[in-house]
This record gives sequence, C-alpha cells and structure tokens, in this order.
Amino acid sequence: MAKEKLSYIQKQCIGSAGKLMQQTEMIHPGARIGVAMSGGMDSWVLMRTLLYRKKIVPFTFEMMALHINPGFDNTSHAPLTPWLVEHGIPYHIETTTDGPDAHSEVNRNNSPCFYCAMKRRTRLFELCKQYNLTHLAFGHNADDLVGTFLMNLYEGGSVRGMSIKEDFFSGDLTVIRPLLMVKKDIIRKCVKQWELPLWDNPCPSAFDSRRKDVMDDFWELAGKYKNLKQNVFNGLTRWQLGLTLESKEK
Ligand SMILES: Nc1ncnc2c1ncn2[C@@H]1O[C@H](COP(=O)(O)OP(=O)(O)OP(=O)(O)O)[C@@H](O)[C@H]1O
Repeated sequence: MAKEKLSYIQKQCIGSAGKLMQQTEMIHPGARIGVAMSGGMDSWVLMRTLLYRKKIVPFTFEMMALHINPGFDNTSHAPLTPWLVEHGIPYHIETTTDGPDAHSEVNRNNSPCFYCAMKRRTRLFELCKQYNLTHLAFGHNADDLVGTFLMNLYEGGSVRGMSIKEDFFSGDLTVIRPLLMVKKDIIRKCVKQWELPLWDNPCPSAFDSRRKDVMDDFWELAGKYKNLKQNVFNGLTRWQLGLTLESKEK
C-alpha cells in the first residue's frame, strides 16, 4: 500500500501520539487494542492516528472499534460501519438505553453524565474481556486533561489529572490515552483534513455541563494573560507524563 502523505498538522498529531506511546511503552508487540469510538472528533482522530501508526511501527498490533450508542438515535452511528469496513477494522457496535435512562426516573441518584459514563465504561470493560483485548484506548486530549485537573481541584479539592496508561484487573487490561498530549485545536484541524465522518451527539446534556463552565472560565482567563494557556498546558502535560514515567521505573 502506498504511504499516505501527511500534512504538517497530521504529522504533529501522529508524532505526538507516537512519542508518548514510545516514552511510556504504552503497547507491546501483539497488543489487541479496543478503540472506544463515540463518533466525536477525538475518538475519530484517535482511530486515524492508530491506524497510521500500525503501518509504521516495527511490530504488529491489532485494533478493534467499540461503539456504544447511548440510544437517543439508534441510527446516529450509520457512518461508522462503512468506514471501518473500508479500512479493514473489526468492530462491535451496540445500542443501549443508557442515554434516555440517565435522564429518567431510572437514574435517581446521579447526574445524567455520571450515570451514562459509568454504564459505558462498565460495558467497554466487559467487551474488552469478551474479545480478549489487552488495551482500551480513549480519545481524551490535552484540553481534557486541563479540564479534568481543574474540575478535580475546584470541585473535589484533589490534585488529580487523567492517566496516560493505567492497568486494570491485575494488568489484564490497560487503559491508554495516546492523544493526551495533543491539543484540541490540532484535533479539530485533523478532522477536517482527514474528512472524518463525525456525527452529532444528540444528548440533551451534551452542552450543559459544569465542566464546560469551568473551561469557559479558563479560556476567558487565558485570553487576558499572555502565556497563561501555554504555561498551564505545558505544566500539566509534563506533570502527568512525569507521573507515568515515575511509575514505570518502580
Ligand atoms: N458512546 C461511546 N462509545 C464508545 N466510546 C465512547 C463513547 N463515548 C465516549 N467514548 C470514549 O470516551 C472518550 C471521552 O468521551 P467524552 O464523552 O468525554 O467525549 P469527548 O472528549 O468529546 O471525545 P469525542 O470527541 O471522542 O466524543 C472518547 O474519546 C471515546 O474514546
């Protein structure tokens, strides 16, 4: 197969993910990666990035797409199957009622987002076991790391980010976030350049979260002070990477 020509931005994205994967020894030869795909920008770019890396790394690994349709629109994921077939990627797609349940009487104790995320994660873990996957890849990026860090600090009083690589079930499954050093604006550009068939998230809570308020405040502050954005991103990504590298040495 002819080698795909990449733009500067695509190279930045793939290069950053590749560097992080190497530095943290994120995967190993023979790894079987479940790629958690929401249909949004991050997970589409994650899939595209891993697909490219699969062609260039000097060892083999396998990939499988996993999509849990939350049940607001049972056909929303229609663009996914033809794309995966075209690129030769096996997949598991299933439709649940988690989204409507999260906004109904079924969910009495938690916020809709918490309920849905918890159900999805549990199901993704089950699927990894079912398909004998060694890794589960999420599309979180550097902006998500900053948002999560601020949320944990503001709302929980704790200093905690988002792990780059984390073992579960005594190491049977490793959750990985290859795009954690990539900024959202790079991902946005990659989506356009790769012409990825995103679909809209029809969840009524999608644009209505506390996290969004926290990030809006951050962006306002970043607009006022020169270098603030760069310093916060650099500081937090370096810190998170340091934690992963430290735990690797132990
Ligand atoms: N319905 C889903 N099915 C499978 N994986 C999912 C689903 N929703 C989210 N994920 C995984 O969890 C990650 C974080 O999800 P989140 O809902 O925070 O969306 P996001 O940060 O906007 O990412 P994206 O742009 O991929 O939607 C996604 O990148 C994806 O890997």
